[in-house]
Amino acid sequence: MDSFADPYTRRGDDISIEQVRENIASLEEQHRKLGIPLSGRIIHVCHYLPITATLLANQNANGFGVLSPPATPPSRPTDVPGPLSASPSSENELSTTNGEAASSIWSLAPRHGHAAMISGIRSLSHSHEQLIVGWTGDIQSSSTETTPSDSISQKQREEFEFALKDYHPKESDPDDERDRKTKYVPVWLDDKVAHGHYDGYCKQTLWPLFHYLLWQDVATEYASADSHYPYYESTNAAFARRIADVYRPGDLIWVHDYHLLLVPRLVRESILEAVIGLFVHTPFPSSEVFRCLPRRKEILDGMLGANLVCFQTYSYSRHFISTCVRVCGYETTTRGIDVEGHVTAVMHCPVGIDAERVARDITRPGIQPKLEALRNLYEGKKIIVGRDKLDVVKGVIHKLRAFEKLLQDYPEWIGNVVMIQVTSPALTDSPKLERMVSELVAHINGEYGSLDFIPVHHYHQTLKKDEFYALLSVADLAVITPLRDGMNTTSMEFVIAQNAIGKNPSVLSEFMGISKNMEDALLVNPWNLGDVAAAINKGLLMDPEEKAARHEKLYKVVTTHTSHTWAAVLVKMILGQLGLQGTARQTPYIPKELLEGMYVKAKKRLFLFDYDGTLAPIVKIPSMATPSDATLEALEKLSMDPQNLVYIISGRDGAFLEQHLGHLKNVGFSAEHGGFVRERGDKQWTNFTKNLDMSWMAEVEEIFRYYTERTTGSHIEVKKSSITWHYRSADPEWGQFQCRQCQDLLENNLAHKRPIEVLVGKKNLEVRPIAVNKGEIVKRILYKNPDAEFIFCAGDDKTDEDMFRALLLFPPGSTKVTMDAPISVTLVDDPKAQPVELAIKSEAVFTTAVGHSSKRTLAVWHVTTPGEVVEHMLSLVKDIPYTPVKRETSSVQEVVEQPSADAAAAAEEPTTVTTTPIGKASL
Ligand SMILES: O=P(O)(O)OC[C@H]1O[C@H](O[C@H]2O[C@H](CO)[C@@H](O)[C@H](O)[C@H]2O)[C@H](O)[C@@H](O)[C@@H]1O
Repeated sequence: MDSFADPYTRRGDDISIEQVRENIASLEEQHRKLGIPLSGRIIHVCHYLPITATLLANQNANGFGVLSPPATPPSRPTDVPGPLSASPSSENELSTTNGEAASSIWSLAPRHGHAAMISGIRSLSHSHEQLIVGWTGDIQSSSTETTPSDSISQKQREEFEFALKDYHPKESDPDDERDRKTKYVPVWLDDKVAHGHYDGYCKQTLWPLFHYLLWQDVATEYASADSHYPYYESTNAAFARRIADVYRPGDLIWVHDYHLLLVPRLVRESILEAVIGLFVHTPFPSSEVFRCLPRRKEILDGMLGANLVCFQTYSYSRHFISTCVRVCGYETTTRGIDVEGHVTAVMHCPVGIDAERVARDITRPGIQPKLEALRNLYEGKKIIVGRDKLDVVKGVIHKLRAFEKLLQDYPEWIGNVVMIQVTSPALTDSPKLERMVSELVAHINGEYGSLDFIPVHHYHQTLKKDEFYALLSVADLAVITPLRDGMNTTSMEFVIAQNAIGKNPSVLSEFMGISKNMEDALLVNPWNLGDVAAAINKGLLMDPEEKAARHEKLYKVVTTHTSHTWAAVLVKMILGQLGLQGTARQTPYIPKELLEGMYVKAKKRLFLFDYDGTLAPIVKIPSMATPSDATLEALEKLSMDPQNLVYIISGRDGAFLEQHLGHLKNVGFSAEHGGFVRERGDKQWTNFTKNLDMSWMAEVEEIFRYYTERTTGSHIEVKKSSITWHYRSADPEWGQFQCRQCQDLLENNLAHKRPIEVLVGKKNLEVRPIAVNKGEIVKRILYKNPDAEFIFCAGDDKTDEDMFRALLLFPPGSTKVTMDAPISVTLVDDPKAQPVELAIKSEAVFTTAVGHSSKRTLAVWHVTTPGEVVEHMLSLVKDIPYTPVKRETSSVQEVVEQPSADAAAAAEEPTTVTTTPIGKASL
């Protein structure tokens, strides 16, 4: 799968931003030449707008604005840094008055946080028009309170949106036309929903899970991992609606992060052809952890609505793929994860920082005095710095313990090294964690400090940017050792901060996304305190040459893998998906009225149905895939009409078809992918394989046995002239791996010597004689019924594509179709048979794929499920009265199958299932 490739490297060389941008331009040109629409716009969907909003004045009773500037800056929740300045003189403020009807004044300011993502997004403005869709965040009022969202009138919302039109972030150049291309699209959320979504489901359920913390470890009073899901769902739905409001054909949509995992699917439901990428900024845990999530399937299906899901690292993408396979049973192909034919590519591309900007900021005049003050304060001592959110996953406790271990194992550092640890408040910080940190700091200082030496200096506060950069610059060593972190930008900022001066090293946790790119840092397992202490010691003692050599490599990584390259690579990746899959051709949903209109007009009609996955949903145990009452009703009613000819053309053997459908007297059958036919009203089967060399069956069975022995839960289904190896109940990854090995063996060692074809089915591998296939049966039926004026043919898997191919009747420009007599083994009985002219018109041929609209198929139409096939059929025959036919008990030996996956896992013996033909039927 593509996700194995490092998106930055091309033949091992680093790829520059200029090259990526050239690639984008040429891909866009190629797509446009192929007629793929591209609007030149990118819609970025982020949880928050990168802007905070303060409502400075509210409408009074008379409709006149009342301006009441804040006495103090508006308050802000601890997780959401507020405006740089909310005062009316702020350079970022934009007030709106609306003539005499002025009713509100909005002050807009940049929202802090997610700097890498936002700078990446903004960097795309040089070539694309950009829209950022995001929640407004809590609306600040002129007092210290926030304004409840439901008290903001429609008019005020409109005024806010009007104000957004002229908003330019402080950091962008207001004269720069490029930035004017960014539009901000607010999502308005009810307070309860917004906080249930973020503080609830995001922070209490998904965040811990994605960082390998199951919920009982986080908050004991927490009710259930599911309790805030409705808020998550409705917030995601509000985002999807807002995207649909602003969407134009040809837009590219990038959805960001774990707050919005349902959005891709919700958007896909309303905009079938949308091109959607999803970037997950957090880690993605192993399937063993993810499977604990009560809403696991909903979340995965939500993500899989995207054309491309991208993660920070290869391991996160690997975990995601394996979770989709294990939790949902989806299969992977070389193009991605296949959900009923919709393929989602999975890739990885790490976010970087805006290296140029950080380098610029670090030289700001305010920093030097702060740096010198720090240096003087700790003169003669080495300075270790750490700056983390006070969140369990950031590993502050572990870090402090490792520092204590340093002082124990290397006592020469006592009195000679200080650790400056800054913790900023996090939404999930608990008083318990804060207390633990304080106690540990007090313990270390008590144990190793003296009147003139305090080993740990802990500050629990949000640092100003200048202070932060001064701290990074003055440090002799950075220790950044989270237990899990999606990426971690502080480690990259440290490299830039150290470029001008010490080129000092950093000790980094191997559990952060960035560590794979920062192999020249001192990488540690934060749980191994002794190793962390040793790495700190090594870093503090490192000689200048080694420091410089390591720094040079790290500096190259940080300055080439920037937020700008990241954003450009994302655009390149999504463009690379265009034309590969459903983005180019979406199979439209079957038009009910046309179907019914054509049906009514036709004097003779053919119905050609596949069985598994078309008339019956796929189930775990093949013998349990029995037809529903609705399916039987539809088949019975359709086949009762003398104008209709109904066939079931299946890979199943005759015994199964007879057992479950044999009582339908007017239905014709073909079994084993065209190997056998039983015409309607007949009891006898015609065996098209009887003169064929079938000696390969034993060889194939032997190979299948070999794989069954190695694949617990798999089994063999031996039919009359075909043989199937099933692995649906096996471990999904191992099963698929073994299937590919087995397919390889069959195709490369047997298929060229034997008259066979190897078919990859739904969690199965089938082998049948090459001389028969479902398409040949369709041709035979058509040849025998040239006067048919309507054809409905439905199927769900690759073997059914042979039927659709056989029905591609109209070569371009032709209106009349002449059909030669089929010359295969399914030949009509008369070998001298002459060509026939068909009565059918192309618009009356309804080839219908069951599955996703973006599934690759030759069918003209699609429906999504077998239930929908049946519904459409029932609606064609709604006027026919129906009395269910009593099903006869069959004498067929019950097909014995493997039990469920777990039970199957216990089975040791490989299983071969042999079915026997029914009573008098001779196959
Ligand atoms: O041509 P079809 O009628 O679609 O039959 C194809 C194969 O279907 C059966 O296997 C598949 O369906 C099972 C029941 O849902 C499922 O458990 C299995 O994993 C699928 O591969 C059947 O057992 C095969 O003999 C057919 O060839």
